[in-house]
Amino acid sequence: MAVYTSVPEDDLAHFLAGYDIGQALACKGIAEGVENSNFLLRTETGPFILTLYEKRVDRGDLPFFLGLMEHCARNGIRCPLPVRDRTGEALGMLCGRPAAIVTFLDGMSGSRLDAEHCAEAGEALARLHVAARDFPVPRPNALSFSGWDSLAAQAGTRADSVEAGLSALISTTLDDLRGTWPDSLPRGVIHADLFPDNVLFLSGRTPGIIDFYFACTDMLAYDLAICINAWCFDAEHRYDAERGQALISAYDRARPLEADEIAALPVLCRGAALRFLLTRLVDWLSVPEGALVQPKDPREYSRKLEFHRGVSNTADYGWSR
Ligand SMILES: Nc1ncnc2c1ncn2[C@@H]1O[C@H](COP(=O)(O)OP(=O)(O)O)[C@@H](O)[C@H]1O
Ligand SMILES: N[C@@H](CCOP(=O)(O)O)C(=O)O
Repeated sequence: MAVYTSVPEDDLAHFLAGYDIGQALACKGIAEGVENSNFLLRTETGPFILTLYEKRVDRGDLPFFLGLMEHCARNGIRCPLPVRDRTGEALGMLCGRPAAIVTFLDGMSGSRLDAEHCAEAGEALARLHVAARDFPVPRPNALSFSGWDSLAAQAGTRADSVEAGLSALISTTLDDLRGTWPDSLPRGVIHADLFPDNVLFLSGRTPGIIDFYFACTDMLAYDLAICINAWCFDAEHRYDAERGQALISAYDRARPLEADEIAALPVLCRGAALRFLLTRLVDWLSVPEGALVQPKDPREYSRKLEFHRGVSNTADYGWSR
């Protein structure tokens, strides 16, 4: 459950009065997700998602996210559409938080992931990169390499209270990446959080993509590395080469990887694992009082990072062209 900000009935009624979607019939907090307060909103005209944006979403970035969703939908991606109010605005304020309503997307997140799910996710990621290629608005990635030192400093040595040796693993990885992090790979709009809970599968339809709230401009192959970490490890956090082969080859068929992207995958996977280790660790160490949220375990990503530290080339992921 992630609800940091509750929405009283009369505040919701006042908010909805500015829209043409009818009156609320139900509004229920949603269990999944950890970043924002999400509600399944049913009105007289159908189901929607109401999101109140919390600490990691800068209000100034919301036009980028909402505009990107509209751009991707126009370019063949099955994703939510922002609902505009009577003044044409997609973004409002509710209970002191920036808030938006988006269309409800049918589909289910894959609970027992297999190679087929991974292939669909790999293709969906590549199609998203191609569809967003001409989105005109840039957005720097605040959670890329340049942002990791400050996240590590926020956790500091408290990291070792979560797992022995974790602060040393973090500082050693940061030192290793400082000299090797790529800076000349193909760039574009990336989703940056395409985890299984953000892909909705529905028979006969392309996978639905939600949660564009980490989207930004960065290396496209870095987004692939984020997916390798999120989709290609089993419940015991062991790498599954069959899933990796399926995901990477499906991506490569839809957007062919360049030679230097292929060569950089191991270092990108280490960086991607560190990024989610750090954000999970900071959240794990600072759950706000009274928040209804189940923070995600950072140790899942220390395992993944340790795996990648032993990878010497991309063939170790089970894929080669
Ligand atoms: N447009 C949508 N259609 C259907 N379900 C959605 C939609 N947006 C969010 N959800 C549901 O809400 C959950 C949390 O949303 P998400 O955007 O992942 O959280 P957060 O805002 O914390 O990043 C998702 O896992 C999904 O189950
Ligand atoms: N996917 C991130 C956490 C953010 O998840 P969201 O669904 O709330 O955007 C992780 O697994 O660490």
